[in-house]
Amino acid sequence: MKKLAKRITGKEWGMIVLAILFTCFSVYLELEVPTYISQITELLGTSGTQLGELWSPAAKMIGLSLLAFFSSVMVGFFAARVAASYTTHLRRDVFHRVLDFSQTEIKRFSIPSLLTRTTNDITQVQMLFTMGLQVVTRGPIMAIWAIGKILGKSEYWLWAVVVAVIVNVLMTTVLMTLAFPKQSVIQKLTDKLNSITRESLTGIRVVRAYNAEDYQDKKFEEANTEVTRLNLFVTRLMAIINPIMMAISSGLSLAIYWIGAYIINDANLTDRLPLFSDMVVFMSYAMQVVMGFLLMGALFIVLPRTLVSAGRINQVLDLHSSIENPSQAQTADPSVQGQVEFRDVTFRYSKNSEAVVEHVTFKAEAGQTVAFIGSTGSGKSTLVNLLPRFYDVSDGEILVDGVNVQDYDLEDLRNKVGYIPQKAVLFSGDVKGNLDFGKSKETPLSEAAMWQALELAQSKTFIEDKEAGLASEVAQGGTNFSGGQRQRLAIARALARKPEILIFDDSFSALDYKTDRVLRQELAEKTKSMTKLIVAQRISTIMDADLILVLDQGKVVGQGTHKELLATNEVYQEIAYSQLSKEELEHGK
Ligand SMILES: Nc1ncnc2c1ncn2[C@@H]1O[C@H](COP(=O)(O)OP(=O)(O)OP(=O)(O)O)[C@@H](O)[C@H]1O
Repeated sequence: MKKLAKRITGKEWGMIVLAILFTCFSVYLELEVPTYISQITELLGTSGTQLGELWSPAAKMIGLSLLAFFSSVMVGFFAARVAASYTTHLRRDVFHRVLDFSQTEIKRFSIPSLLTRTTNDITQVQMLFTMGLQVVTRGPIMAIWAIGKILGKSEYWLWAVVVAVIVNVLMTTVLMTLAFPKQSVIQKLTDKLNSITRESLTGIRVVRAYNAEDYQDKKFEEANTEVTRLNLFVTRLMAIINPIMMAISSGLSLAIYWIGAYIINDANLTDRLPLFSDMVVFMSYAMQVVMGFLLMGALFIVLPRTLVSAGRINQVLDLHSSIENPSQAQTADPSVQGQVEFRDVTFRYSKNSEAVVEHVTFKAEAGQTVAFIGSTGSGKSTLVNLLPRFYDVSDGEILVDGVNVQDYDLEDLRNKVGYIPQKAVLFSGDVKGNLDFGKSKETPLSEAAMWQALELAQSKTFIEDKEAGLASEVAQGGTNFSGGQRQRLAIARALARKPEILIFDDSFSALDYKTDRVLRQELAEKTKSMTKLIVAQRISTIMDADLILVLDQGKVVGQGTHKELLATNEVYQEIAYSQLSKEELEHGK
């Protein structure tokens, strides 16, 4: 919580102070009311009192109560403002931090957990703020002030209050101790629940096609039952707070009246009325003391879960991306654009795991095409993902235009690259927004540039056919487009940036053979200056590449042109002959 408190802005501190001042004011007013109760009681007990004499204390009492009500409204107003404002920037900070994370950090938390941390956990902090300022600050202020008022009154009455407070504190401590460990388990299980829901919804078609509803249901049910069980446990614990508090305050009233009855009984006749009045006032103050502790107890309903949430939010905020911007970024010689060199690159996903890319060395001059082929899991995607620094190499170095990628400012490096992932990702909005996506040296894109990119990516016709053209809607994940259309739009998005280097991570496999061929021809003609790194499954896609690297279990087992590899490399021959006939391979396709 301390770390989160440091994020409170000056303006928010101002509002917190105002909320506390209004709380003090309202407590002061409420504690003044019993004085008038006492006056009215004495007046009523005195024979010959006229009704008119009661008006003045009664009017003051009503006035004080109205002012106290107004102060409480102001406290609520400031509490809501602070809570909303604080959580808005906290959520923004968490979101920005998450966006900075590399794949390694995202994997460390998992996506569902990051979602829960950005939503549920922050809402929990917001609740503490609202409740804390409205209720919890009021509790101690009221308790301390009211204790001040009753000190010096009858010792027996005081003891009754002390016992009530001790029982109260003991009960809250026991409940807290029982509830706290369960809260962190509940948050973890909520992550799990989110993860199962997310998995089932994204894979809904597979779930249906395999009649796996019952299987997914069972997985969900197990997690759901566990969360429900723990939530019930905690809620039941919290539910007994109220009746116990009521029992404590009723018991205290009973004790005060009982003690009062003895005190008044033993007193002289003349002292009885003032004593009775004292008892009524003491009773009001004692109730305020108990109420003060009761309000503090309310904190303990929210606090355990909020502490767990705060810890989880801090874990995200404290973690810095393993892919960092260099303190002194370098820039490349502008005369070289698009040169890529891998020097003895080795990569492992975690320190102790096996290398998935081993000792890879190759060089692509500006405008050349380098292709990567190999069986599934041979490390092709991993290799190309190292260039835009989605991960950092474990050994060796990658140079772009003669500068190590780790020495570039990340934005500069990524401006040089047009990346088309294996699974095309489109964002909800419209086609325009997806093409003019992010920042690049071409931003903002003109419509003409967008159409040019679409034409090159063989997507012009299907966008033209849509009534809204560039303004056509794109659903979340691009689900209102076919797989091939999504892939072509993703290619158009990369081309529109006019990058120095294009990375196609198996982007051609979703295309039919004809589109694949036309697209490659167009790219060869119109993007001559761009260096292309192509991960592919089909030999036909990469036959014309200047350099082909054959990968097997992360190692380069062959390197050369199609002709050279076909003549000399066994692994390449195996892949090639499994796909095309000898004639097609020797004369190109
Ligand atoms: N995020 C990850 N964490 C840990 N291991 C991974 C991760 N991604 C991939 N791997 C492992 O790295 C190896 C290489 O995977 P990669 O995706 O690079 O292969 P690929 O040749 O591109 O395969 P495909 O052609 O099927 O896409 C595989 O053994 C895979 O299990």
